[in-house]
Amino acid sequence: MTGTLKVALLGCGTVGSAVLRALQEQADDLGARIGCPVEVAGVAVRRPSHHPDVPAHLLTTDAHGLVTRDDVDLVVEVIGGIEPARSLMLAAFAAGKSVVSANKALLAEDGVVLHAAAAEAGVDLYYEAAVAGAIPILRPLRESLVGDQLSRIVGIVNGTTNYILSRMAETGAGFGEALAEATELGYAEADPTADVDGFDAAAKAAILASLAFHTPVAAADVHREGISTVTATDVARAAEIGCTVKLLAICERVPGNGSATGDSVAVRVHPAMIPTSHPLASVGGAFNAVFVEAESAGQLMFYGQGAGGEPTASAVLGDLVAVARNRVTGAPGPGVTGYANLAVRPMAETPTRYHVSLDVADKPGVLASVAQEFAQHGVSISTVRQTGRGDAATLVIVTHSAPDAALSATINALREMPAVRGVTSVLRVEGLQ
Ligand SMILES: NC(=O)c1ccc[n+]([C@@H]2O[C@H](COP(=O)([O-])OP(=O)(O)OC[C@H]3O[C@@H](n4cnc5c(N)ncnc54)[C@H](O)[C@@H]3O)[C@@H](O)[C@H]2O)c1
Ligand SMILES: N[C@@H](CCO)C(=O)O
Ligand code: NA
Repeated sequence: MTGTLKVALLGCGTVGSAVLRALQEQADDLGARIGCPVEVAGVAVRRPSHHPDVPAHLLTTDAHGLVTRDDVDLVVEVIGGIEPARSLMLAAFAAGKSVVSANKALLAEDGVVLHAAAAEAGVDLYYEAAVAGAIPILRPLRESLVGDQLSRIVGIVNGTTNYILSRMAETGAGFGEALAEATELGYAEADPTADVDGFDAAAKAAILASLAFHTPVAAADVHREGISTVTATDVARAAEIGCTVKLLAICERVPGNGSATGDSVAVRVHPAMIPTSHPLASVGGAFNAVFVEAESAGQLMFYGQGAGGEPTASAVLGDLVAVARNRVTGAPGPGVTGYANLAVRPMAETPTRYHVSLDVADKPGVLASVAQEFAQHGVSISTVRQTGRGDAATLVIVTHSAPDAALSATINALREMPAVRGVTSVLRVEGLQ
């Protein structure tokens, strides 16, 4: 290091431009907190003409050349996606530079390789912005809670889908209208299907589970369902039973109870009804929240802004200062271990609860035949409610917990029953007594 810490910024979009602004406007404060002056060495972009606000001498289209430049100490990757972000990070590590990233897609796909490369080079890889934006959750998992045994994490970790579901519930806005607003506000990914179809939340769930359970979990290990199938009927049915619909990321450690296979982890992302009294129910708009259950700490709730340029830049800058301090003291921060190496349990075996609405013929024996179908699949019913009469009769059923495969097989069987005119709403339920 030359005495001034030099930062290479890769990408200057929603997050990158907010990071650059803060680095320029708060350079003195950041330098004082780090213990040496900090400055931007260069900004890699695709099209320099699209960045008239960035000093021209900083702009380059040669990201690889910037990352490997001798005078660069630290790399901030906010390009997103898998390539070229992965190659650029690996090049940074090989050149002995620490990396701060916001890239959950890449960390969830290749976290093991990237961490190994950083460890081998003796440098840091921090990515607090990758999960739940501004909310400090990864460093608490890596450091503050590393002495505890974590059992469960339930989070609202995607701002775009939470914004859409909140708008649908509060204003009756249509799905497309709410998505357009979320994109305009800078919450959505470059390809918003990553948000809507749950890929973004699944990547974040994989990162959370990996850190919480000291086990490598990749995005492909996460059961994933998005919100594109959530209808106005689902939202209305949820309200009828005092619930709201949220896209949840759920990471659980499943006790092996002495079995030969031992403990395992189950990681899933799907929409679910939760009671309005649940702490996560009041998380509205693009806000995120992560609810952590640990053996000694008990229940912890982390809440704040999960998306948007400025809040995400806060997490990037926090990592930048932490990594820079390590650079000044000459020792990397704590690494990440996957020593527990627990198996990932398939969704089919994971216990869940369903809320089901059926349009049925209002005739003697129909309720009994529907109940029989649940019983045949080993699914116990918690409550049944009938609304309407005659052709307009609807049965609303909430089950007890059962393996997810048994519940989905029951739904398939119900769809085939002559007495069932239509299965109008199926959603999992979490947190209901
Ligand atoms: N926007 C958010 O709220 C948010 C929150 C948390 C994390 N993130 C993550 O931060 C990262 C950036 O997100 P964003 O919202 O700023 O995206 P963005 O699309 O606004 O910005 C990415 C920028 O990188 C540029 N880019 C692409 N390829 C490049 C290359 N080879 N060299 C140089 N520049 C290149 C693009 O032109 C674009 O300007 C992503 O990993 C995203 O998942 C975003
Ligand atoms: N697209 C993401 C950005 C934050 O990671 C979201 O909506 O939550
Ligand atoms: Na965060």
